[in-house]
Amino acid sequence: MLAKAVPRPCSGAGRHGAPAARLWSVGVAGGPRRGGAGGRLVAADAGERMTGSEAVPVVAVAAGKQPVNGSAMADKFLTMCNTWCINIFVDVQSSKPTPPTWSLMEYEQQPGRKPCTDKNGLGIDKLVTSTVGKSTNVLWHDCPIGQFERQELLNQKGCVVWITGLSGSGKSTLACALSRELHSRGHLTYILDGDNLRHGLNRDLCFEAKDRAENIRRVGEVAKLFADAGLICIASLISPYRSERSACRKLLHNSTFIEVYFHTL
Ligand SMILES: Nc1ncnc2c1ncn2[C@@H]1O[C@H](COP(=O)(O)OS(=O)(=O)O)[C@@H](OP(=O)(O)O)[C@H]1O
Ligand SMILES: Nc1ncnc2c1ncn2[C@@H]1O[C@H](COP(=O)(O)OP(=O)(O)O)[C@@H](O)[C@H]1O
Repeated sequence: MLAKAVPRPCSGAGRHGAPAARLWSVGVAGGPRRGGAGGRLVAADAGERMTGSEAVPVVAVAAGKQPVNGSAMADKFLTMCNTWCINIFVDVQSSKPTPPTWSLMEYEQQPGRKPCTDKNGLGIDKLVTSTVGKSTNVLWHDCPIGQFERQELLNQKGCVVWITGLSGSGKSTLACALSRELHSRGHLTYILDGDNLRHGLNRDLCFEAKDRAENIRRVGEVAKLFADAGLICIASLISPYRSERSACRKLLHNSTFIEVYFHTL
């Protein structure tokens, strides 16, 4: 996965060329490059994420103590699903290579970020709902076999575990460890990995803010379908913007969206 350190060509100006110091100039608590690339910036983002009125399950994954432990994570996750506890913490090893600096580009735009617009000045929310809004024949079809019936069949509760964090922080590794462990305990899971989805469903998207927002929106919708199917859907995306993560959370029933923040130091 460290091949990712080589930036991929992508249209749009100014993503790969900015000096590291500029990347760190916005919203960074500790100054350029202190504590390794990425950690300080993520910490700033975490402050934003974990304050306010988001009384929702958040799993904070702190760095520094032991290797990713899918088994411990699965234990805690299943406990959380049963009791609706709010916070759990899993310590993971931080002795990883530094994440590539280009992965921090998106944070440049985070504080005071303007809403995404298309060339006609439409907000992205209007864009994505416009088809149904104008149509008179797009109707919702229900079926007597619903989420409840599927969950009974699978003997589990459909939900979304949303792993967010910098590129290279260990999201995919954790997603895989959790999936493997839940699978071994008889739970049906499915991983939506940002990298993989950009080979197919999201291959038309780039890394500008509006494309990232659309990427996250699509994955949120797909994750919702998997949860509705009764699966434990593990989404692993950088998903740097709080507003987009919140929008995804709102797609799910209360407490069936569990946010995992991968905090690397
Ligand atoms: N700026 C830029 N340029 C080139 N490549 C990039 C860039 N940002 C991300 N990546 C790579 O894309 C992978 C998937 O990113 P995501 O879809 O999770 O990003 S986002 O949620 O839309 O922000 C992401 O995967 P991970 O490293 O697993 O996070 C990277 O491999
Ligand atoms: N807990 C860990 N300890 C050591 N190395 C790790 C750990 N988690 C992930 N890695 C390694 O770090 C690299 C990036 O991990 P990855 O899961 O691909 O991150 P992401 O999905 O966030 O980009 C990989 O080479 C992976 O093997």
